Amino acid sequence: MIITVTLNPSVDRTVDLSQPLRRGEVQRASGTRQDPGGKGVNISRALTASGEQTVALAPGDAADPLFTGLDAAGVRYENVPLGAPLRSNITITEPDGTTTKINEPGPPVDQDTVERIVERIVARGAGASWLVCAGSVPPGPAPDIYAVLAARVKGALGAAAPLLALDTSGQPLYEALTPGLPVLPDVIKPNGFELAESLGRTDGAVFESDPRAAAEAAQELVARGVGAVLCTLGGNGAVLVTPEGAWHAVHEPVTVRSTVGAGDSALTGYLVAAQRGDVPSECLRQAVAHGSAAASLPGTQMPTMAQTRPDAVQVTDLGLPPVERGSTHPGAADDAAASPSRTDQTPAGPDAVLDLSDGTSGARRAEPRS
Ligand SMILES: O=P(O)(O)OC[C@@]1(O)O[C@H](CO)[C@@H](O)[C@@H]1O
Repeated sequence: MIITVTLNPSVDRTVDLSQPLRRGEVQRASGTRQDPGGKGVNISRALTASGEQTVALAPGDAADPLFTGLDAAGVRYENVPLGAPLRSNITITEPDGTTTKINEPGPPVDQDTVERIVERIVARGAGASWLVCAGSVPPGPAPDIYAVLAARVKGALGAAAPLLALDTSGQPLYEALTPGLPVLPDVIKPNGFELAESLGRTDGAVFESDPRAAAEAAQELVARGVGAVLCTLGGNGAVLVTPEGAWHAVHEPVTVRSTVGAGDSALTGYLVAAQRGDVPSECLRQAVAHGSAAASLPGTQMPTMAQTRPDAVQVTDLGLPPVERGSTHPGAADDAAASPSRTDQTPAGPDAVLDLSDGTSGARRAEPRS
């Protein structure tokens, strides 16, 4: 069983244009589709499509189109009523494959709602293999919400706590990777830009085109205590870095219909393979197979296992020396100074309070793909 948490879920509307987008003009769409969205929601959809047990936890009212969409797809979820409609995120696709995505900030999520989500994680967590926290932070929670949430779950469940997968960006990702935290993720899934951001660097474009540079940077996070870094690199495949080694994988070319949700699908592939006990390089193979399969489907559609082609993925050992997980002395690798907006705070412990006083929304930065 894999629990996903999406604090800022969405209804994803995809609008297809048969002509290039002309700003400032009225254009007619050649097609539209609507999918339940938000990163954790997508992961639960992809897990369900692959026959895996999952429950998606998210704020939102039962009648919201997000949940009627999940009902229709047979995806198990638990919603915590919000009293406000969820956001709609818009994707515009052009004939040459250009994708433009506009994400709303989402409705505010208050402390009580987050507390109720934590209660549900704790109630189900002992029987789960993974807890996946994914997506941006809506208005309300402080940017260290994922660090706090992880500490709370670990504090409540101890050794029975599920492994933690984190897929977020900007300040919430940065805060969750602070050296010295009692709980660091067992896997994170940044893209090249987010990997750079998480280290307080600005050279993400280099990582997107240079898998080895991305892997070397990811080793810094493993040395800090992160279990594995699965970094997706768009058309350049993905790298996986663990304490044991680093691998790069690429898929045979596919016709790309929509990259929205491809990263979520990639993390799903990794989790499914990790859960069945695959070695890291095979987990990476399944991740890239899942990501590419999603990219070849329209809208935010998630592939079934049968639609993935692990045989079309070439995996290469990058030959980097092993790194000891958590070998960096807490604080020694703290790039805090490099993050101008980083909040100064003590690491979140098991009794950490869900501080919602900072209304910062951890909106994902402008990104070429998700
Ligand atoms: O605004 P966030 O939370 O960063 O991302 C939300 C989102 O872009 O991510 C998914 C694709 O990964 C979409 O279903 C959804 O619209």
